[in-house]
Amino acid sequence: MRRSLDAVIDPEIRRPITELDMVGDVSVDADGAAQVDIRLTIVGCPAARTIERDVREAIARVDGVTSTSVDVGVMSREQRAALTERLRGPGKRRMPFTADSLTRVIAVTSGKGGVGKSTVTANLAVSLAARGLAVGLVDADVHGFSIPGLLGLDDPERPGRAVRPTRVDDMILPPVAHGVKVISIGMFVDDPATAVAWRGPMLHRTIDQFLTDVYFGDLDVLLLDLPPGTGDVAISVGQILPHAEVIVVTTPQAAAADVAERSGTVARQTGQHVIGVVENMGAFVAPDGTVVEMFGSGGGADVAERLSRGQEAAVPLLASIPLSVDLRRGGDLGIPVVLDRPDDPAARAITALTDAVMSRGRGLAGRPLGVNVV
Ligand SMILES: Nc1ncnc2c1ncn2[C@@H]1O[C@H](COP(=O)(O)OP(=O)(O)OP(=O)(O)O)[C@@H](O)[C@H]1O
Repeated sequence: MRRSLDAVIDPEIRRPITELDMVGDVSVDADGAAQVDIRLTIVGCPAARTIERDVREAIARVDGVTSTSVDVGVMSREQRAALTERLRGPGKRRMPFTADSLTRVIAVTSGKGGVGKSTVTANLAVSLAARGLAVGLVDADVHGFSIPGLLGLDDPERPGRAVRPTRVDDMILPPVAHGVKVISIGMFVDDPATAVAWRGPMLHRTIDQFLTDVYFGDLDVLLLDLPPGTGDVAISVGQILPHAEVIVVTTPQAAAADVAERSGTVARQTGQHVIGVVENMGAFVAPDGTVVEMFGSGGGADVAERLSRGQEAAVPLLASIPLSVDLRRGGDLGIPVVLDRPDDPAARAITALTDAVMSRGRGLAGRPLGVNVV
């Protein structure tokens, strides 16, 4: 009967509860009455109700069981410590996304604010997750932290504020939205204006903590939504994750090209590898067939061309995403357009971006090759 609980997954940690030592005594009497003891990580664990329901359903499916009683308790401090150690690996806390980890790290940057970087990142994340990849998303945009809203992670009890993540001792469990594990500065500050005033060292510590103390588990891809420009966060991310790949988002406007190019150049100076440019807010076709180039044209190709200069391999324009009411609306509703309206031209462009990102595989820049020279 215990084996039947292998199918019950902790919705936050995303592992079977049997692997997490959450299952205590399990018994069934001669009349088929089953009794299961469950130990949750913390009191008031938000996943409690889901776990209890899934346990009942799993036990009810076992042959011969006529009724189920579930006793829900909480782990002892020692049990919790053992769990966090097991999840993170033995030894002291460390940043798991090192150059030799199997996770692809992709930072999304832009020159100017408001070009749709967060919208592109959120849609790319859910699109990658929809392909079956394990995806994490770190919202490091201190000035905007719009990712929770874009993915529907608003706290129902605090309108306009992001949900708070569960903490198990010093381990933080990222909330999951549309299959993506998400962490954002917006989940930790009460007043959205607070973080904007943080100085460099504080921001550096926060990014470092996100990458070390947040339990993402094994990820295929970790996306980072950086603040626009070349400020402290971009430099900290460059120092902490010098092997990251970088996508530069820009608009078609020629005037935006200089600053967009600079953010790509700064990323490169820290050793990161610019894998391509995304042009957002491109021309759209009005209902009468007129093509409207609200922000001009050519900016994406221009930035790609500039970033290619002096490089061995050209930096490609990965996608051109048109202006789209559905894309904007999906962001406002917290349901990314790639899931809600996959046929929208902007959603199709993001699907093409997803293909391009996946087909590039992982760059070797900054990685140990594991080759021994004798
Ligand atoms: N292709 C698009 N069509 C229509 N609206 C868009 C498009 N891309 C983004 N937007 C809208 O533009 C606004 C800014 O987008 P977003 O917050 O993603 O930009 P950003 O570059 O991350 O900004 P910042 O870095 O300053 O926080 C949002 O209201 C978003 O819905």
